[in-house]
Amino acid sequence: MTELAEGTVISLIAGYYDVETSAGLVRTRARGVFRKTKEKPQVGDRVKIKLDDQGLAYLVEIMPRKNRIGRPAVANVDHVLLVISAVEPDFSLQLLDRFLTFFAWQGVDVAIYLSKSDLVQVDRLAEIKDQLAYYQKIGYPVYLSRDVLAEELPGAIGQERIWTLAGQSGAGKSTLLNFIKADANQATGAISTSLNRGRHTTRRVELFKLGAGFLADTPGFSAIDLTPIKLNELCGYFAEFKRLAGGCKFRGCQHLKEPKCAVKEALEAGEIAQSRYDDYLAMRTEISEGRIPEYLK
Ligand SMILES: Nc1nc2c(ncn2[C@@H]2O[C@H](COP(=O)(O)OP(=O)(O)OP(=O)(O)O)[C@@H](O)[C@H]2O)c(=O)[nH]1
Ligand SMILES: [Zn+2]
Repeated sequence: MTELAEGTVISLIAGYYDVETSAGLVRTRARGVFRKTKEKPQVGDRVKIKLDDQGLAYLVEIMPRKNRIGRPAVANVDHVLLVISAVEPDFSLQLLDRFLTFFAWQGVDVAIYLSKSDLVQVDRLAEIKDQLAYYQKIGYPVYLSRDVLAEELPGAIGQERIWTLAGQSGAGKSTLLNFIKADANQATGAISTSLNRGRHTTRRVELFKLGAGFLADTPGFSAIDLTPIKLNELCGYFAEFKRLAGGCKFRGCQHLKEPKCAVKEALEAGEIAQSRYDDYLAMRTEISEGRIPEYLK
């Protein structure tokens, strides 16, 4: 066998692994070695493939994974596009903070998209926009328009980077994907036709090419479990707390009742949103009690 290429697994179909390489899309089978090691290639995996004498392609090696998120899982996620709805389900800062904390813990960057803004009253929308402006200020890109998002997203996805959608069920992930896909399909038209892909009836994870990288469809994120996070590390996942923590008197300050705490000072000065601080405290309780609160189940 001769070495052929490296690539990214973009979908799994009936025992075949479709691998996107610089030379195009290759349909491969995993070689027996994986059966022995019980290691299964997953969507998002960077892999090596080889071609045998008959021209059949085999997936022979999986490169180390950066992470695995969602269910079904996507490997090597670089960035999450978090879809949060203005209504149906109701906009919730608590939920937003949970998602952001979870992904910060996973080491994945997040951009936020507000869906269903067309379904709320102007004053409610203004209120939500105001709240989202805070998140923009602390470093999360916020998209309020899907047109702007569809235009900017391809340019934001770096070489072979993997973005994935996330958000509550019903938030509008598939709707957004289909909207963006309509554009993306122009770039990937040749490949789509060669594989004869239509609408999928089964729900599974698949990457599609967007910009210089990939966007993954909707892995489920039902109840986010924050309990594996170390209690004293939680504050490090709140971007604005982390930035201020250097100004706290004590190293390892948890921003609770410690004297000369820069985070509490910023909270009192109104620079940190009270809702963020309250959510931080609620998550601390959740982690120390080791269970997801009843109302979130
Ligand atoms: N008016 C309006 N309706 C929307 C918008 N986004 C999504 N919807 C509707 O909301 C419903 C749920 O949207 P989906 O895209 O299926 O939501 P999802 O996040 O993919 O949900 P799951 O597949 O359960 O995870 C559908 O009926 C969509 O038509 C929006 O921006 N405006
Ligand atoms: Zn502090």
